[in-house]
Amino acid sequence: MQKIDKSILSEVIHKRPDISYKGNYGRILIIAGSTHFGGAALMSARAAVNTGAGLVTVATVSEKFTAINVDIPEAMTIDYRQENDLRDAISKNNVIVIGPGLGSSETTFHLIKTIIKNIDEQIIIMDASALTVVSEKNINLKTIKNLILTPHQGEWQRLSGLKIPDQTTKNNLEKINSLAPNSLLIVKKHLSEIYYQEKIYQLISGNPGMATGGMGDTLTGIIAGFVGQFGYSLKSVSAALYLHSHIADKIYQKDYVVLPTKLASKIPETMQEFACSQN
Ligand SMILES: NC(=O)C1=CN([C@@H]2O[C@H](COP(=O)(O)OP(=O)(O)OC[C@H]3O[C@@H](n4cnc5c(N)ncnc54)[C@H](O)[C@@H]3O)[C@@H](O)[C@H]2O)[C@@H](O)CC1
Ligand SMILES: Nc1ncnc2c1ncn2[C@@H]1O[C@H](COP(=O)(O)OP(=O)(O)O)[C@@H](O)[C@H]1O
Ligand SMILES: [Mg+2]
Repeated sequence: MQKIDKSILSEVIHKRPDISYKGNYGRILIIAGSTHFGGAALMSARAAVNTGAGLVTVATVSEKFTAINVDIPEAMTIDYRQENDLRDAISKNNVIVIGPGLGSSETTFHLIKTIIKNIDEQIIIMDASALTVVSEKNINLKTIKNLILTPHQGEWQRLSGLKIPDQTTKNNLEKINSLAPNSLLIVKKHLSEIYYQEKIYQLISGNPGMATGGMGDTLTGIIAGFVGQFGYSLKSVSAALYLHSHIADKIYQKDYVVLPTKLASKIPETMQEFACSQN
């Protein structure tokens, strides 16, 4: 099992070329949030914007538009219950996050089916409620070409059928190869693991200050920003996961709890530090 260390950040994060514009840095659609979980959509979107994603659209319930526009004016909004707007957004974006704060409802089931039916080469990041509904409804993930799954151990238990003590690297690899071969799986926990084809990488950073609501929602936005700018690969996703816990470890030196909003606010300066260290 290979360990992910700091060197991954300068390997993946590039200095931006002078001749470039927002269209070069990823178009991200975040399908997230519901009446009771508005914060999840906000935290995912804030992280994607701060990671440098060129254009970010949040598909959510319309009563959350004002909160999003005030807190993240960089992001656009659509209502995921408007079928035509959603299909249009799916075709225009190259990275799609689905799940944070959606709740496990028939609406979430419908949203997943709409995505599976309408995507082509888009990178799909499935998290939280989307994973719960995939497990409940036994949805086939094999047709998604570029898939990233980000369950915590409880969500992975539902998806894989493996109880937490049985989530060994061997069992996890076998399960992901039968559920969605070629997808990239992150099992989130203390010292998270990434599975991709036959490879297994492990994070050696992170801390219990991260055990707070919204920390995983923030990770989805960071991963989206990374794959949108640096491509779909094990390296890009490893770098995103490392950046998340690297910033968290710095905050934890002084703060008892690592607030997801504070973590997100430190993304641009931390990325610039590693982009500049290339020369
Ligand atoms: N501010 C917000 O809007 C927030 C919304 N959230 C949303 O709330 C919904 C439910 O997500 P939850 O994850 O809370 O609930 P879930 O019910 O999906 O998962 C929690 C269950 O998994 C178990 N578990 C085992 N190992 C775990 C691990 N390593 N980490 C976490 N749980 C573990 C827990 O004991 C519990 O039974 C999701 O849509 C999520 O995105 C949360 O992200 C919290 C913040
Ligand atoms: N004790 C811990 N040590 C290291 N990382 C942790 C710890 N607790 C939580 N995390 C990290 O925080 C994130 C929590 O994700 P998740 O449970 O999906 O949060 P939420 O759904 O509330 O946003 C994961 O990246 C996980 O690895
Ligand atoms: Mg989560």
